[in-house]
Amino acid sequence: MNLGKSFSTSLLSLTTPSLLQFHSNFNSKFLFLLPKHTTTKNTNQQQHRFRMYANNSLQVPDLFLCSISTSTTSKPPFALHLDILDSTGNSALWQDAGAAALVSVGAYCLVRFFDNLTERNLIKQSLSRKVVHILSGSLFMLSWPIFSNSTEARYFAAFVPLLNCLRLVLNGLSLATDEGLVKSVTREGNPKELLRGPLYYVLMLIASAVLFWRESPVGMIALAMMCGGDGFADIIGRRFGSVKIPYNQQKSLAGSFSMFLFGFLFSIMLLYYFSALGFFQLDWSSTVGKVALVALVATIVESLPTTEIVDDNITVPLSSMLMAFMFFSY
Ligand SMILES: C/C(=C\COP(=O)(O)O)CCC[C@H](C)CCC[C@H](C)CCCC(C)C
Ligand SMILES: Nc1ccn([C@@H]2O[C@H](COP(=O)(O)OP(=O)(O)O)[C@@H](O)[C@H]2O)c(=O)n1
Repeated sequence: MNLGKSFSTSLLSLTTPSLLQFHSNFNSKFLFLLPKHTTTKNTNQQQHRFRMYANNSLQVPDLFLCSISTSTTSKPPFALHLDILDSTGNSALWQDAGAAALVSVGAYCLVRFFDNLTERNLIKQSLSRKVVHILSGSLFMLSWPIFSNSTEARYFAAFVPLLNCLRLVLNGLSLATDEGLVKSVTREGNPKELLRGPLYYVLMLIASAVLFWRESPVGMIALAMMCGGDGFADIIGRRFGSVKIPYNQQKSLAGSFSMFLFGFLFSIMLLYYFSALGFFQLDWSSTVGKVALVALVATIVESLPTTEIVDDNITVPLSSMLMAFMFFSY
């Protein structure tokens, strides 16, 4: 698409005050406008600026900037001017690079912060690990809207867990020594632990960002089960897990209930966050039930005595991904 190309519309149908469906001469591409902001030029003329999303054959939406000037004196009563900024333009590249740098710094600071708390014995190492487990993936997903609408944005986002993957491998193989990292994300302070749970965790972050990104509920539901569900299952289960699961004496009913509850709650909160930002629309009457079913399956999978064979950070997100894909098929 040419940069900076502008054209006037041939047909404009107003469907709702904030949503205009617009049939253009772009081989019947449907364009959706969402209000960005309004500027007033003078008393009888206003300019309404919109972020326009082209939704053509389910491709990643292209970002368009356009303005509608309305007037009470001139004819016709309004004119639509579209300035098309190709979302893969330079501005998107710089935005994504900046966002990836910012999130990388955030990841480093998060681990350093909990290392400091552990160092000063303000928090137990096992709790530090779980809080980092809950916060890392959750904050990573919450950062996704700061990336651009370009098709490459998801790869810039995935660069952050990839960087941490490298960090975990180098330290896990003792090719580098980051005591803070080892202390804040391992159980017993053995660097080799980094090559299991934490490594699988960041690999799942990469897979969800690249395969599903923010246009689909599937990846974020899978990560919500891993971060929120599995994270709180450990914290609650260790503290209140006196009644064990009949088929797995290492885990408890309290832990499994927390797995279900927080996996469900984290998923609903994330789906609301991304749908409220306009990345997808959901039929909430069915979505709540579907998420509950995914959470139930994830809870059953997490409760199984399979940790010695395959880590929860693989089985929980993958089983959730499969179920969510069947229910949401995005
Ligand atoms: C402790 C972690 C996993 C262990 O899980 P489990 O074995 O206890 O079940 C999480 C490891 C996190 C990793 C070192 C850092 C990941 C950062 C993330 C990619 C980006 C976060 C960005 C945000 C803005 C803080
Ligand atoms: N469903 C669960 C999950 C964990 N837990 C408790 O949390 C501890 C760690 O759980 P886990 O082996 O899943 O730990 P990670 O592999 O997630 O680090 C278990 O040894 C239990 O004490 C529980 O009671 N019930």
